Amino acid sequence: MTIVQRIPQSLIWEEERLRILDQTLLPTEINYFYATTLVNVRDAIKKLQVRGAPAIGIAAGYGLYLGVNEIDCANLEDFHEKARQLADELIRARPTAVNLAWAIERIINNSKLARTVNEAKLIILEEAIKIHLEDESICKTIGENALSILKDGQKVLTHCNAGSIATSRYGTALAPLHLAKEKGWTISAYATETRPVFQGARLTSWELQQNGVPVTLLTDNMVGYLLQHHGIDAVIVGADRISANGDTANKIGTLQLAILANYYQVPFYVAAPLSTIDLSIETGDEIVIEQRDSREVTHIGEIQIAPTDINVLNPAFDVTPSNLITAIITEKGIVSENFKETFVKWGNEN
Ligand SMILES: CSC[C@@H](O)[C@@H](O)C(=O)COP(=O)(O)O
Repeated sequence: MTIVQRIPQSLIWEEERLRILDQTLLPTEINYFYATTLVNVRDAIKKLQVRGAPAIGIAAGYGLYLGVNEIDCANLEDFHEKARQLADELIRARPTAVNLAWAIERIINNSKLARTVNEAKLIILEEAIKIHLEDESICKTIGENALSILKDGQKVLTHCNAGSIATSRYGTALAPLHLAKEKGWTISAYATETRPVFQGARLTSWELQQNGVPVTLLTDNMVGYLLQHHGIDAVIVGADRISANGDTANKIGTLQLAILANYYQVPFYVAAPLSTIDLSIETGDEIVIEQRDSREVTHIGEIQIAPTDINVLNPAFDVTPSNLITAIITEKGIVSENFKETFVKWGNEN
């Protein structure tokens, strides 16, 4: 059985509604719900029911269609103005992952080619479906490229969940692990639990286990010990936004992994599609970091683990400077220096 059967898809477009796998309930419940409006999709993105940079871009595309489909006007200019407002509402749902804005802008730009409102609505849906379908082959290629620098029998550390359920399929950082399994290789994964909302414990360890990839779970503060004692061959993480110079925003805690990997001379790889590269910003200093509700830190589910009214810091992402990154693995290839030059070249080839 391949990955196609083993891991449920996180997003399924069914005619006029989006079926979403509720990632907040995993791994104990595999539960889908239907989003039939833009607000349903926006809220699902905010609540992390759908999460992971490529997946929120895909979901937002369908969300935009659900929103514009309700616009009742025949004038194309008025339609575009209203569509823009809806697009901005979706983009505001989560500010750090650029795939959201990237998908929305791509769809909006294409809709400008329409001659009628109905045609514009159709283009918006078609482009959303195209982005969804393209993502699967992009992720597969990222996985193949990543696998070309790994070997059978190696041990890989990952953080958060940059897997199949965070994308159309395969994932980015987890794609080589899934593909290694299909090839009959044994690459063992180590997954950090990823506080505060446990994407590693709840999602990555579950997703890899579903596909029969050997996986060991550890808490975030065990990474130093792991790298010191367990002969880890590589660290692979995903990304939410990569600036022109290669600085990479990813799930909070990625930076400390990169610093530790650097100290222990373990290669530190970022796996991401070109849609995660934001050439409009030069460095990671310009990346807006989403700050989330303090309850994610003070509570685990319904259980309060900290004093009432305690001051809390809850940035959802941090930025790893490119000098700590051994290479960035994309669908176009692998780059380890002169990031901007290569990103621009790849962008022009697309
Ligand atoms: C292929 S997913 C890449 C990133 O989006 C992932 O590593 C990550 O940081 C996800 O954060 P999340 O807050 O769970 O959406």
